[in-house]
Amino acid sequence: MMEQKILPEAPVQIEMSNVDKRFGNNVTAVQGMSLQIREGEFVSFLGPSGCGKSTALKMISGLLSVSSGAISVNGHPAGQSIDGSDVGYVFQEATLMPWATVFDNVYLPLKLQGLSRKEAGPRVREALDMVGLAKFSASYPRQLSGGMKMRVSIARAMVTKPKLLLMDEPFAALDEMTRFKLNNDVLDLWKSQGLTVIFVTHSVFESVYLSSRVIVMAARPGRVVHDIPLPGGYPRTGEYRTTAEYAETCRLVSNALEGTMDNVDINH
Ligand SMILES: Nc1ncnc2c1ncn2[C@@H]1O[C@H](COP(=O)(O)OP(=O)(O)OP(=O)(O)O)[C@@H](O)[C@H]1O
Repeated sequence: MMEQKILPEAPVQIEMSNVDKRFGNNVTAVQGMSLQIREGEFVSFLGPSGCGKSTALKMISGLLSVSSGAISVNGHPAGQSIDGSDVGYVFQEATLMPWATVFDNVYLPLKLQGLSRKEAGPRVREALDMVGLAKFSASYPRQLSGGMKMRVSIARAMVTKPKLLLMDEPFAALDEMTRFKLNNDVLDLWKSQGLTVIFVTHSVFESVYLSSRVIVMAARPGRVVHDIPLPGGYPRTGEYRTTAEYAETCRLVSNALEGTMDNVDINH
Protein backbone atom coordinates (compact mmCIF):
# COMPACT_ATOMS: atom_id res chain seq x y z
CA MET A 1 0.00 0.00 0.00
CA MET A 2 1.11 3.53 -0.69
CA GLU A 3 2.23 5.75 2.17
CA GLN A 4 0.28 8.97 2.50
CA LYS A 5 2.43 11.90 3.53
CA ILE A 6 1.28 15.40 4.25
CA LEU A 7 3.77 17.72 2.69
CA PRO A 8 4.60 20.68 4.92
CA GLU A 9 4.50 22.87 1.83
CA ALA A 10 0.95 21.82 0.83
CA PRO A 11 -1.24 24.92 0.37
CA VAL A 12 -3.08 26.30 3.38
CA GLN A 13 -6.75 25.37 3.02
CA ILE A 14 -8.20 26.75 6.25
CA GLU A 15 -7.00 29.81 8.05
CA MET A 16 -8.53 30.91 11.37
CA SER A 17 -7.27 34.28 12.56
CA ASN A 18 -7.95 35.26 16.13
CA VAL A 19 -11.50 33.92 16.08
CA ASP A 20 -13.90 34.54 18.97
CA LYS A 21 -17.43 33.22 19.36
CA ARG A 22 -19.65 34.65 22.04
CA PHE A 23 -23.22 33.55 22.57
CA GLY A 24 -25.97 35.80 23.86
CA ASN A 25 -25.99 34.14 27.28
CA ASN A 26 -22.55 35.56 28.05
CA VAL A 27 -20.73 32.35 27.11
CA THR A 28 -17.43 32.67 25.29
CA ALA A 29 -17.51 29.38 23.40
CA VAL A 30 -14.26 30.07 21.50
CA GLN A 31 -11.60 32.65 22.26
CA GLY A 32 -8.60 33.77 20.19
CA MET A 33 -8.48 30.69 17.94
CA SER A 34 -5.76 30.96 15.29
CA LEU A 35 -4.93 27.97 13.13
CA GLN A 36 -3.71 27.02 9.69
CA ILE A 37 -4.70 23.69 8.21
CA ARG A 38 -3.05 22.48 5.01
CA GLU A 39 -4.55 20.46 2.19
CA GLY A 40 -4.47 16.75 2.93
CA GLU A 41 -4.17 16.99 6.71
CA PHE A 42 -6.26 14.84 9.04
CA VAL A 43 -6.78 17.06 12.08
CA SER A 44 -8.69 16.17 15.25
CA PHE A 45 -10.17 18.73 17.63
CA LEU A 46 -9.90 17.01 21.01
CA GLY A 47 -11.10 18.33 24.34
CA PRO A 48 -13.54 18.04 27.23
CA SER A 49 -17.22 18.75 26.89
CA GLY A 50 -17.94 22.43 26.36
CA CYS A 51 -14.49 23.49 25.11
CA GLY A 52 -15.90 24.78 21.83
CA LYS A 53 -14.98 21.94 19.44
CA SER A 54 -18.38 21.84 17.76
CA THR A 55 -18.64 25.61 17.72
CA ALA A 56 -15.25 25.85 15.96
CA LEU A 57 -16.30 23.23 13.41
CA LYS A 58 -19.61 24.98 12.75
CA MET A 59 -17.83 28.28 12.20
CA ILE A 60 -15.45 26.64 9.69
CA SER A 61 -18.46 25.23 7.83
CA GLY A 62 -20.24 28.58 7.88
CA LEU A 63 -23.20 27.15 9.88
CA LEU A 64 -22.29 29.67 12.61
CA SER A 65 -20.85 33.13 12.12
CA VAL A 66 -17.79 34.38 14.03
CA SER A 67 -18.18 37.13 16.65
CA SER A 68 -14.77 38.52 15.73
CA GLY A 69 -11.71 37.47 13.77
CA ALA A 70 -11.83 35.74 10.38
CA ILE A 71 -11.93 32.28 8.81
CA SER A 72 -11.01 31.49 5.24
CA VAL A 73 -11.79 28.12 3.64
CA ASN A 74 -10.68 27.15 0.14
CA GLY A 75 -9.86 30.80 -0.52
CA HIS A 76 -13.26 32.18 0.51
CA PRO A 77 -14.61 33.52 3.80
CA ALA A 78 -16.14 30.51 5.65
CA GLY A 79 -19.63 29.67 4.38
CA GLN A 80 -19.27 31.83 1.28
CA SER A 81 -17.99 29.42 -1.34
CA ILE A 82 -19.79 29.55 -4.64
CA ASP A 83 -22.31 26.78 -3.97
CA GLY A 84 -21.30 25.37 -0.60
CA SER A 85 -20.47 22.01 -2.17
CA ASP A 86 -16.77 22.11 -1.39
CA VAL A 87 -17.39 21.35 2.30
CA GLY A 88 -19.06 18.16 3.56
CA TYR A 89 -20.45 17.99 7.11
CA VAL A 90 -21.24 14.88 9.14
CA PHE A 91 -23.21 15.37 12.37
CA GLN A 92 -23.10 13.28 15.53
CA GLU A 93 -26.50 11.84 14.66
CA ALA A 94 -27.00 10.42 11.18
CA THR A 95 -29.96 12.87 10.75
CA LEU A 96 -31.58 10.91 7.90
CA MET A 97 -35.09 11.51 6.60
CA PRO A 98 -36.99 8.43 7.88
CA TRP A 99 -39.58 8.55 5.10
CA ALA A 100 -36.99 8.55 2.31
CA THR A 101 -34.90 5.70 0.89
CA VAL A 102 -31.13 5.56 1.28
CA PHE A 103 -30.86 6.77 -2.34
CA ASP A 104 -33.09 9.77 -1.69
CA ASN A 105 -31.28 10.69 1.53
CA VAL A 106 -27.95 10.79 -0.33
CA TYR A 107 -29.54 12.56 -3.32
CA LEU A 108 -30.75 15.46 -1.11
CA PRO A 109 -27.71 17.82 -1.48
CA LEU A 110 -27.77 17.37 -5.27
CA LYS A 111 -31.53 17.92 -5.33
CA LEU A 112 -30.95 21.19 -3.48
CA GLN A 113 -28.48 22.08 -6.25
CA GLY A 114 -31.27 21.53 -8.79
CA LEU A 115 -30.20 18.15 -10.26
CA SER A 116 -32.92 15.69 -11.27
CA ARG A 117 -32.92 12.19 -9.76
CA LYS A 118 -31.78 10.83 -13.11
CA GLU A 119 -28.92 13.30 -13.49
CA ALA A 120 -27.82 12.67 -9.91
CA GLY A 121 -28.09 8.86 -10.15
CA PRO A 122 -24.47 8.03 -11.06
CA ARG A 123 -23.08 10.33 -8.35
CA VAL A 124 -25.41 8.99 -5.68
CA ARG A 125 -24.45 5.43 -6.62
CA GLU A 126 -20.75 6.34 -6.56
CA ALA A 127 -21.11 7.86 -3.07
CA LEU A 128 -22.98 4.77 -1.83
CA ASP A 129 -20.28 2.59 -3.34
CA MET A 130 -17.61 4.55 -1.43
CA VAL A 131 -19.22 3.57 1.88
CA GLY A 132 -20.08 -0.01 0.85
CA LEU A 133 -23.85 0.51 0.70
CA ALA A 134 -24.52 0.16 -3.03
CA LYS A 135 -26.92 -2.74 -2.37
CA PHE A 136 -29.00 -0.77 0.14
CA SER A 137 -30.07 2.03 -2.14
CA ALA A 138 -33.77 1.16 -1.87
CA SER A 139 -33.77 0.50 1.89
CA TYR A 140 -35.24 2.85 4.48
CA PRO A 141 -33.25 4.14 7.49
CA ARG A 142 -35.31 2.03 9.93
CA GLN A 143 -33.99 -1.10 8.19
CA LEU A 144 -30.35 -0.16 8.83
CA SER A 145 -28.00 -0.57 11.81
CA GLY A 146 -26.50 2.49 13.53
CA GLY A 147 -23.22 2.02 11.67
CA MET A 148 -25.00 1.76 8.32
CA LYS A 149 -27.01 4.92 9.02
CA MET A 150 -23.77 6.73 9.73
CA ARG A 151 -22.35 5.45 6.42
CA VAL A 152 -25.39 6.89 4.63
CA SER A 153 -24.71 10.18 6.37
CA ILE A 154 -21.08 10.07 5.18
CA ALA A 155 -22.20 9.24 1.62
CA ARG A 156 -24.56 12.25 1.75
CA ALA A 157 -21.65 14.47 2.80
CA MET A 158 -19.43 13.05 0.03
CA VAL A 159 -21.95 13.21 -2.83
CA THR A 160 -21.01 16.79 -3.73
CA LYS A 161 -17.32 15.74 -3.91
CA PRO A 162 -16.10 18.15 -1.22
CA LYS A 163 -12.41 18.90 -0.70
CA LEU A 164 -12.97 19.28 3.02
CA LEU A 165 -14.88 16.88 5.25
CA LEU A 166 -15.95 18.11 8.71
CA MET A 167 -17.03 15.41 11.16
CA ASP A 168 -18.57 16.24 14.54
CA GLU A 169 -18.17 13.20 16.85
CA PRO A 170 -19.68 11.00 14.18
CA PHE A 171 -19.06 7.65 15.87
CA ALA A 172 -19.63 8.51 19.54
CA ALA A 173 -22.90 6.57 19.72
CA LEU A 174 -21.59 3.39 18.04
CA ASP A 175 -20.23 0.22 19.60
CA GLU A 176 -16.47 -0.19 19.61
CA MET A 177 -16.16 -2.72 16.79
CA THR A 178 -18.34 -0.65 14.48
CA ARG A 179 -16.39 2.45 15.42
CA PHE A 180 -13.06 0.78 14.61
CA LYS A 181 -14.40 -0.35 11.25
CA LEU A 182 -15.71 3.13 10.41
CA ASN A 183 -12.41 4.66 11.54
CA ASN A 184 -10.65 2.55 8.90
CA ASP A 185 -13.24 3.45 6.29
CA VAL A 186 -12.78 7.15 6.96
CA LEU A 187 -9.00 6.77 6.58
CA ASP A 188 -9.56 4.98 3.24
CA LEU A 189 -11.90 7.74 2.07
CA TRP A 190 -9.46 10.42 3.16
CA LYS A 191 -6.71 8.79 1.12
CA SER A 192 -8.67 7.74 -1.95
CA GLN A 193 -10.52 11.07 -2.30
CA GLY A 194 -7.57 13.30 -1.42
CA LEU A 195 -9.60 14.96 1.36
CA THR A 196 -8.73 17.26 4.20
CA VAL A 197 -10.58 16.07 7.32
CA ILE A 198 -11.35 17.83 10.59
CA PHE A 199 -12.67 15.34 13.13
CA VAL A 200 -14.16 16.34 16.49
CA THR A 201 -13.82 13.76 19.25
CA HIS A 202 -13.63 13.25 23.02
CA SER A 203 -11.46 10.19 22.55
CA VAL A 204 -7.68 10.31 22.80
CA PHE A 205 -7.49 6.81 21.26
CA GLU A 206 -9.65 7.72 18.30
CA SER A 207 -7.83 11.00 17.65
CA VAL A 208 -4.40 9.32 17.74
CA TYR A 209 -5.49 6.45 15.51
CA LEU A 210 -6.87 8.75 12.84
CA SER A 211 -4.98 11.99 12.82
CA SER A 212 -1.83 13.48 11.44
CA ARG A 213 -2.27 16.29 13.97
CA VAL A 214 -4.27 16.82 17.16
CA ILE A 215 -5.51 20.19 18.34
CA VAL A 216 -6.17 20.02 22.09
CA MET A 217 -8.75 22.48 23.39
CA ALA A 218 -9.69 23.61 26.90
CA ALA A 219 -12.94 25.04 28.26
CA ARG A 220 -14.05 28.31 29.85
CA PRO A 221 -13.21 30.01 27.67
CA GLY A 222 -12.94 27.52 24.80
CA ARG A 223 -9.45 27.81 23.31
CA VAL A 224 -6.58 25.92 21.71
CA VAL A 225 -3.94 24.84 24.23
CA HIS A 226 -1.82 22.35 22.28
CA ASP A 227 -1.14 21.72 18.61
CA ILE A 228 0.49 18.28 18.33
CA PRO A 229 1.78 16.83 15.06
CA LEU A 230 1.64 13.05 15.32
CA PRO A 231 4.60 10.87 14.38
CA GLY A 232 2.76 7.82 13.03
CA GLY A 233 2.82 7.26 9.26
CA TYR A 234 0.05 5.80 7.13
CA PRO A 235 -1.58 3.51 6.21
CA ARG A 236 -2.79 2.64 9.71
CA THR A 237 -4.63 -0.62 10.24
CA GLY A 238 -5.93 -2.39 13.32
CA GLU A 239 -2.37 -3.55 14.04
CA TYR A 240 -1.31 0.03 14.63
CA ARG A 241 -3.50 0.01 17.76
CA THR A 242 -1.19 -2.59 19.30
CA THR A 243 2.14 -0.86 18.59
CA ALA A 244 4.39 0.81 21.16
CA GLU A 245 4.34 3.98 19.08
CA TYR A 246 0.54 4.17 19.30
CA ALA A 247 0.61 3.61 23.07
CA GLU A 248 3.32 6.22 23.54
CA THR A 249 1.50 8.79 21.37
CA CYS A 250 -1.75 8.16 23.27
CA ARG A 251 0.11 8.79 26.53
CA LEU A 252 1.55 12.05 25.21
CA VAL A 253 -1.81 13.32 23.96
CA SER A 254 -3.57 12.13 27.10
CA ASN A 255 -1.13 14.10 29.28
CA ALA A 256 -1.74 17.19 27.16
CA LEU A 257 -5.48 16.71 27.60
CA GLU A 258 -5.25 16.16 31.34
CA GLY A 259 -3.41 19.44 31.68
CA THR A 260 -6.53 21.18 30.36
CA MET A 261 -8.75 19.72 33.09
CA ASP A 262 -6.98 21.26 36.10
CA ASN A 263 -9.59 23.91 36.62
CA VAL A 264 -12.67 21.96 35.68
CA ASP A 265 -15.38 22.15 38.31
CA ILE A 266 -17.57 19.17 39.04
CA ASN A 267 -20.83 20.93 38.16
CA HIS A 268 -20.13 20.31 34.54
N1 LIG B 1 -26.30 28.02 20.48
C1 LIG B 1 -25.71 28.22 21.67
N2 LIG B 1 -26.17 29.14 22.52
C2 LIG B 1 -25.57 29.38 23.70
N3 LIG B 1 -24.48 28.71 24.16
C3 LIG B 1 -23.98 27.76 23.34
C4 LIG B 1 -24.56 27.46 22.06
N4 LIG B 1 -23.82 26.46 21.47
C5 LIG B 1 -22.85 26.18 22.35
N5 LIG B 1 -22.93 26.94 23.46
C6 LIG B 1 -22.03 26.90 24.61
O1 LIG B 1 -20.71 27.11 24.12
C7 LIG B 1 -19.77 26.27 24.80
C8 LIG B 1 -19.06 25.40 23.80
O2 LIG B 1 -19.97 24.48 23.23
P1 LIG B 1 -19.58 23.39 22.13
O3 LIG B 1 -20.81 22.60 21.83
O4 LIG B 1 -18.88 24.03 21.01
O5 LIG B 1 -18.55 22.49 22.95
P2 LIG B 1 -17.98 21.06 22.61
O6 LIG B 1 -16.55 21.09 22.96
O7 LIG B 1 -18.33 20.67 21.21
O8 LIG B 1 -18.78 20.14 23.63
P3 LIG B 1 -19.32 18.66 23.48
O9 LIG B 1 -18.11 17.80 23.37
O10 LIG B 1 -20.07 18.43 24.76
O11 LIG B 1 -20.18 18.61 22.26
C9 LIG B 1 -20.58 25.50 25.82
O12 LIG B 1 -20.49 26.15 27.07
C10 LIG B 1 -21.99 25.55 25.30
O13 LIG B 1 -22.93 25.46 26.32
